Amino acid sequence: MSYEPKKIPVVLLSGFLGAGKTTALNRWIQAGIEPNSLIIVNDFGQLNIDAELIDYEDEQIIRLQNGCVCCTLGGSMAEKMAEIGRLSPAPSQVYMELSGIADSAKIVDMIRVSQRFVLRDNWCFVDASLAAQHSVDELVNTVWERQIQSATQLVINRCLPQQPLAVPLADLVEKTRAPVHYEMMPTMESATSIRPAPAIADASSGWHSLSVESEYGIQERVLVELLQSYADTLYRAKGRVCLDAAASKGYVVQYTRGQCHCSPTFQVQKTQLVFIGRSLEKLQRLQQKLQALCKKNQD
Ligand SMILES: Nc1nc2c(ncn2[C@@H]2O[C@H](COP(=O)(O)OP(=O)(O)OP(=O)(O)O)[C@@H](O)[C@H]2O)c(=O)[nH]1
Repeated sequence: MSYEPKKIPVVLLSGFLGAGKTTALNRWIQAGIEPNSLIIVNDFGQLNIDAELIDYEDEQIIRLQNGCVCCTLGGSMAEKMAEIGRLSPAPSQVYMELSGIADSAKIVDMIRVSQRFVLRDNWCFVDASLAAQHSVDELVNTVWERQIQSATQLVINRCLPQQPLAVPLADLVEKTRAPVHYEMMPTMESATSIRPAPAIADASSGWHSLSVESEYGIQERVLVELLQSYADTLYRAKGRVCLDAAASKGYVVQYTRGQCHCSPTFQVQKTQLVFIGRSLEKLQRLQQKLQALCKKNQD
């Protein structure tokens, strides 16, 4: 009689850039997840900032870098899944946070046909405040829609009281068979800086991601101003900025389309920033400016 190992349940966290995947995962971890769970974090770019921002025991997190777009499927993601399938003892559960521009529908399909894994849920997070912008941006819209359509649990956050959802999102919600969970925007949002995000220029080009690493940092106000000045190409920026290495003092920065949040931290040894946008040329200029500012603070 052949022995068939029990399938490993997989919980996916999907949704567009900055939609709230890492925040939710951290909340679940704090509330308590199954012992012997394995966490896979598939971030975009050369630095895996998300893995750094997840509060879980190190040896149980697998970091996949360059997790941009769908390279995740052919390359490192499929290989990692095969490796995880051979682990003994097998993890009790796998939590997989996908990159914000991953085609989650393809990953759902991959798990559904797998002999070793079973999809427990695909939680898709949606920032309602950006729905109108995402739906008119051709490059974003295809990814964003497919992410929502493949959800088995849909979380719509940053909803405004007494304000209906943007029509394209309301249409997707009407068609979904997934349970929908709404989370209101807190009345006093403590963003460091909020500006209406201009339309993304250079709509013809694809996604590009660049990063900056330095022993030195940049003052919060200067960084926020600089990121806001690239709002016509920048979708997302995040990372940690070191202001005082000896005291591990600095701040975490989170930028999503016009909104920038900075919060102090005491666990930062060096500056690591990653950003994703549309125009490679503009992103390279941003990268050079950031590097120059870090260098200036070193002198
Ligand atoms: N108001 C509000 N803000 C949120 C919510 N979820 C996340 N945020 C904020 O949105 C920003 C991005 O959140 P993340 O959890 O890092 O988003 P993400 O989907 O993991 O981002 P990527 O991995 O870069 O795609 C942070 O500043 C969070 O504090 C939410 O439910 N409500």
